[in-house]
Amino acid sequence: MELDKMDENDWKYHGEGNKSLVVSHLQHCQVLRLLKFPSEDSAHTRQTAEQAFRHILNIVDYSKYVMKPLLGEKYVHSGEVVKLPLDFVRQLSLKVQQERPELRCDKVMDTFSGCGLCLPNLTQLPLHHLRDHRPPICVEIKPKCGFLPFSRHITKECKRKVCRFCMHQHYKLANGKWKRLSRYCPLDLFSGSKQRMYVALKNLLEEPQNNLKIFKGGELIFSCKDDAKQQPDLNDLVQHLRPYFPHSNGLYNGHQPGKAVLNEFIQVICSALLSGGDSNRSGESRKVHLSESRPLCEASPFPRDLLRNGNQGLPKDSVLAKILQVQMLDNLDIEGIYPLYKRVEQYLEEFPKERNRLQIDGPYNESFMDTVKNCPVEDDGSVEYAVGKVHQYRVAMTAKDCSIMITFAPCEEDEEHQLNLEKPRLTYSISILDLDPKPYEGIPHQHKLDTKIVNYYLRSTQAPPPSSLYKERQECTLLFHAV
Ligand SMILES: O=P(O)(O)O[C@@H]1[C@@H](OP(=O)(O)O)[C@H](OP(=O)(O)O)[C@H](O)[C@H](OP(=O)(O)O)[C@H]1OP(=O)(O)O
Ligand SMILES: Nc1ncnc2c1ncn2[C@@H]1O[C@H](COP(=O)(O)OP(=O)(O)OP(=O)(O)O)[C@@H](O)[C@H]1O
Repeated sequence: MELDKMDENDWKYHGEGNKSLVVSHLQHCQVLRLLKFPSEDSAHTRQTAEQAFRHILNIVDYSKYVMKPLLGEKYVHSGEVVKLPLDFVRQLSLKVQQERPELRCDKVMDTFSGCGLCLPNLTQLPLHHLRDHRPPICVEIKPKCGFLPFSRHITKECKRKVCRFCMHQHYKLANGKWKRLSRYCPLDLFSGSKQRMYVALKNLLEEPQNNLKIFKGGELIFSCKDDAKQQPDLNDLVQHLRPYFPHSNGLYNGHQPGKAVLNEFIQVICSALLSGGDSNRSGESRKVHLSESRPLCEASPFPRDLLRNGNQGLPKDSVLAKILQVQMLDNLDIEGIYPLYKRVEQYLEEFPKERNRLQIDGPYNESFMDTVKNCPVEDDGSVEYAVGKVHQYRVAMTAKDCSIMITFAPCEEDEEHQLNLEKPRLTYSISILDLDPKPYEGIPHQHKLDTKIVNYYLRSTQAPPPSSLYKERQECTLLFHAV
């Protein structure tokens, strides 16, 4: 990329999340990730160019020295920090504004620092794979937390039975983030059971929210609609996918042929998610089992009578196993972490200069990683133990909020990395993205949010019969429809 010749006309809007906006290059397989900040922030509270540069460098270092060693070299692309001409960034910001979904416009793109992150465009496959006229399909899944907490610090029994995602759905519906409950349950996706994974992926297709996006040739073709009342069009998706699964068009005796296409599509995603496991001498893939956490969420729609085989485990090197193992570094739960956070805070009040030595805000280097890996198991009352657990918790939080991108395209027989499917022959690549550090200061918010989610879930699912509920309902109305 020639930084002095940057032209906004070479780039187009690609997507965004809560913290960053992404543009993709029209010709090259590259994206630029630019930070966003709340639009109401006044000029003097914004980061200086130097702070913004440091911030993005921290993101790259965290990905490179912390998340990559934990998740695996092959899945993580850390990218590089780039200094962009301010004029280019301003023009780009104007250009993409009309493409942005309304629900993300509470934040504005950073047009002041001139710093960005350059990454490979993971919705595409490197050109040498493209010997076919059909462009690559990319499935982006934000799987969220795949286990039930097992910490002895948990005070609400329901947290041991119902997963955070399923509980959070009720809270999100109540405060208007989504219009319909998602039936997706992360524990089904992370189960390693093909049946349960199938159901999880089917439920994602029916209600994608911000957990599923599909791209074709780098263009978004399926996601939640900006108008959350509208459901995404599965028939439209089937039309896009049909050329990739030609033999399924004749299945089901011509009845519901779309169902056969979606069925095959889901199986391809499942195979990719389970791929990458190595083999032991008996030729069987080694599996990761979740011995400590109960493998089933009581709110999952998966039929209980089909659960005979229990938890089958994930192949050791699969992308799901890698993410789950990092998520499970959170073994104390926010209820166990919050008192340790307060211990650190108290210590820093007394010894503010220790903040650097304890690497509270980075740098995210090998020494930070050592603290994460070598944190003592037992609490000896020290600030070192508290910091180690807080670091581990933050790393786990990143893994609970990351996304998986599976990009596949039809291929010739001799190509590497083929999916182990009889038909069709697909070449694929899997990556993990959005591996930013979660701020230390966010812990009190996490603690409050946890309490709100659990309390709201208990109130909405264990409510007494309607006759005795009149007063409480009025309170709910006042709470969620403020005038
Ligand atoms: O707290 P959660 O579980 O709601 O996760 C937040 C996500 O909401 P979700 O539930 O996935 O819709 C949220 O996603 P959306 O903005 O809702 O798409 C962000 O990913 C947020 O991370 P950050 O603060 O931008 O670093 C996420 O916050 P963190 O908790 O990861 O900090
Ligand atoms: N390297 C990449 N290649 C292709 N698309 C990407 C890449 N990185 C990000 N994207 C797209 O941009 C979107 C926003 O990026 P990202 O998830 O990193 O934003 P974020 O603001 O950090 O998210 P969050 O809401 O989780 O904080 C992603 O959902 C994905 O569709």
